[in-house]
Amino acid sequence: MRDGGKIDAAISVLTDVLTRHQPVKSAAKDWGKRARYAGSKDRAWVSGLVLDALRNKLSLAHAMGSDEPRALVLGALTHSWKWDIGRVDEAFDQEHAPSALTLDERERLVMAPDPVAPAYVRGDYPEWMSPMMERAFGEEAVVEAQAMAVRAPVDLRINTLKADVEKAEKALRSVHAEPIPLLKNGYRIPAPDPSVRANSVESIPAYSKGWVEVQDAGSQLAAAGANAQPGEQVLDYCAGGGGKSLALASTMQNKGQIYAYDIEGRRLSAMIPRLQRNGVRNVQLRHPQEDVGLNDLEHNMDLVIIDAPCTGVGTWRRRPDSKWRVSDRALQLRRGQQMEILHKACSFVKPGGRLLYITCSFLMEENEDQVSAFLADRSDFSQEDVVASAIRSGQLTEEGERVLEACRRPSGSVRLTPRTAGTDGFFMALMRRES
Ligand SMILES: C[S@@+](CC[C@H](N)C(=O)[O-])C[C@H]1O[C@@H](n2cnc3c(N)ncnc32)[C@H](O)[C@@H]1O
Repeated sequence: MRDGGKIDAAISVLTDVLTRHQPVKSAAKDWGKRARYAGSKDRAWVSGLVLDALRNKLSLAHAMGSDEPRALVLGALTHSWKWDIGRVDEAFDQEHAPSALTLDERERLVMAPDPVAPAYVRGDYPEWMSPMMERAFGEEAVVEAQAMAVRAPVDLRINTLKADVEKAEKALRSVHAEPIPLLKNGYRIPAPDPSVRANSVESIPAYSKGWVEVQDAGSQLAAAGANAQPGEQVLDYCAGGGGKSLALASTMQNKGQIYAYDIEGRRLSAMIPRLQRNGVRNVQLRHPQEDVGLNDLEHNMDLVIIDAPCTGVGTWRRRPDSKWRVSDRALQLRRGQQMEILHKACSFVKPGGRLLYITCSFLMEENEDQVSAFLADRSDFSQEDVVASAIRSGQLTEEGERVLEACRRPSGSVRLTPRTAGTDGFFMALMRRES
């Protein structure tokens, strides 16, 4: 496809995302079914442009004087993709392209960003979240949010059950992966440019052989915070697709037992091929529909991990469409679930055992507030320094230790953000049950 047709397609996909509240993935898939002539490269190009328009939706709308999909796509081409007007004109002249640029569009495309636009516009976050952004980040709300409005790299974790750094490093050259400065077993493929065809990591042998797993560095650091030891009894209470279970199995060297539980059994089923590919032998799935339940684990676990359901605002770099769907209602619903889960899951921790609470959110309402409220109810638990625990795991580089220290919150928990750690937004708090 030529650029003009792809730009027209991006406007149509973005219209579906904004008017029908469809995720980009499904709107792009629907378009792909209609446009059988589009190849995989065209589809990546179109989705990439839509995602970039959504990352900066408010600042682009402000610059263009319109929040129509056409204006946002035009703004993304010039502001994010750095196209000059000549290139836009050339594309708009082609068959199947949108109608030619208006005089007003032409003028707006070359205007500098407005430095006195409201903070939520400069930071591209929903206006209703302004008080929470200010509470979390104070005067740094705009710069923190701006770092969440850029494309994310693809982070990889070397699965030490099957490969070491040297072996994986060679196998990852074809995807131009580089070490993540924070983690001894982390590799990173720079953020893909949607206008350039790149090999997907899933297509390389090292992935199908289970030498590497795709996992954001923040998620890897959260798993390190658990400092799970070989031989321990661990409950992954919100195991979902198994990202944390897989990481823990690797550090536990397949020794001991991980019980992976999730309220949605079908999510656990998706973990089975991943466990096989990774050569993991110490994870036992506990489906919620099965009679056995979790009763036998009561007061027996060395470690319980709660990777809690949350608003997912920490993943805005990867899923910018979700940024505009999150609502106060959803936040309150998640808060209720988090508190219920904390109270249920803590009963599995044995005296002297650990409870690790994780979210992929930077909101204090889902993080510090929840931990404080839980500790106020449960005097048999006390908070520990999760940075020290992560350092003891031996998985961090010196740079990783330094960054985690800098991200430590006053209570001993950690908040990671794209700006402070170069990861997705994550929160982790470690608690211990009295002996
Ligand atoms: C953030 S995701 C987990 C991601 C997963 N740990 C990983 O690393 O890939 C949160 C999970 O919590 C599960 N969940 C929600 N409510 C729950 C509950 N009451 N009890 C157990 N799991 C729950 C969801 O089904 C979802 O899979």
